[in-house]
Amino acid sequence: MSDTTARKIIKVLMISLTLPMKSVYPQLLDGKALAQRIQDQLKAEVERLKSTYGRPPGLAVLMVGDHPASAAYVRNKERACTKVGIASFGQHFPADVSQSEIEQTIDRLNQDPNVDGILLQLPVPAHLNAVYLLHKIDPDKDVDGLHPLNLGRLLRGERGLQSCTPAGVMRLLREYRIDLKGKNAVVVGRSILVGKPIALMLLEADATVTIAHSRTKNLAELTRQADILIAAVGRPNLITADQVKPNAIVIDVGINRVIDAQGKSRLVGDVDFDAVREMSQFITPVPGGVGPMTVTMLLQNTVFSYTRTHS
Ligand SMILES: NC(=O)C1=CN([C@@H]2O[C@H](COP(=O)(O)OP(=O)(O)OC[C@H]3O[C@@H](n4cnc5c(N)ncnc54)[C@H](OP(=O)(O)O)[C@@H]3O)[C@@H](O)[C@H]2O)C=CC1
Ligand SMILES: Nc1nc(=O)c2c([nH]1)NC[C@@H]1CN(c3ccc(C(=O)N[C@@H](CCC(=O)O)C(=O)O)cc3)C=[N+]21
Repeated sequence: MSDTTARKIIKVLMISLTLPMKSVYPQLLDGKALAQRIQDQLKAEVERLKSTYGRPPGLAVLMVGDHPASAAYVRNKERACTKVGIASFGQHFPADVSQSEIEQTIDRLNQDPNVDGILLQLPVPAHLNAVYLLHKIDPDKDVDGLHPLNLGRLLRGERGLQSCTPAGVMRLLREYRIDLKGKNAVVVGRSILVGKPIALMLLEADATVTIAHSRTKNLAELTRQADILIAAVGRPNLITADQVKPNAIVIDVGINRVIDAQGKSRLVGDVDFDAVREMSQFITPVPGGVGPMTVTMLLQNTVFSYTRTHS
């Protein structure tokens, strides 16, 4: 072999070695791709159920007011329902709707045999009592997992309908075979919708869990200890690279709409993505990470609730 041929071979080998390293490390946890695969499976399952039992699973999403981000989320859910074959019974109320009108709607949907899942989009306007409305939803149709009975089951480690975002995060971690046993997990955010149920699920998976919130002192000191860091706050760039342990697994739940330097509206998470991705082992992008998994878990819960009533 001539000297130049040998040099060429070495060059090609070097390029092929560096390319995959750059593109694979750090790895993106691709929620969008996994969501598509699960939705394809659900579609086949829904077709089978429909031909066996004569009706498709049904989901009712209740939205109050005109919050633009919520409206986009509701549209995404309806699109996904159509794709998978789930019937939508969505209802959109004006911002000044009365508590009793929503309660009556929930009562009617609880009784409706074509409806398997009911979700009340949060937050609701201040004049409504969200907690009471969530209590009114039949626990067997509570596909958002927010009824006290379902949250209680989660606390006890029992099977039941589980909150979609936390369930989606756990499914994503499982897909990438991320070992949680004995790992330090730090959850930033303690809402009933995201922070608390994620912390409980990580605990159930044998992680050592810390929950941080707006009153936490020395947040950076805590987050730097995290092998698994979950950001669920709703503040762009809350988590910067100096707050992250090298090689950590970073899950960005935050969804924030910001105006970029070009004056364009853009969706970002709570993590300074470009800087943090350089030093983490795995990271979820926004968009394309946790969001599509949330929608998919909602569809999965609706199908689960349907199959329970037919078994
Ligand atoms: N990707 C998805 O599928 C979903 C995304 N989201 C997004 O996730 C984010 C969180 O949602 P949600 O839990 O409903 O929001 P909430 O507003 O209910 O909760 C936010 C939490 O963040 C804490 N917090 C606020 N500021 C700080 C701070 N500076 N440092 C540490 N903690 C802080 C609050 O603390 P305290 O309790 O002390 O006030 C609270 O516990 C939002 O961006 C939301 O849009 C929500 C659902 C699904
Ligand atoms: N009872 C209740 N349950 C919820 O689960 C709930 C809620 N209320 N209120 C609002 C938040 C927010 N949320 C999102 C879910 C998916 C996307 C999503 O699909 N995002 C896409 C992009 C969407 C886009 O581009 O518009 C993504 O991240 O890739 C976004 C936001 C659920 N929430």
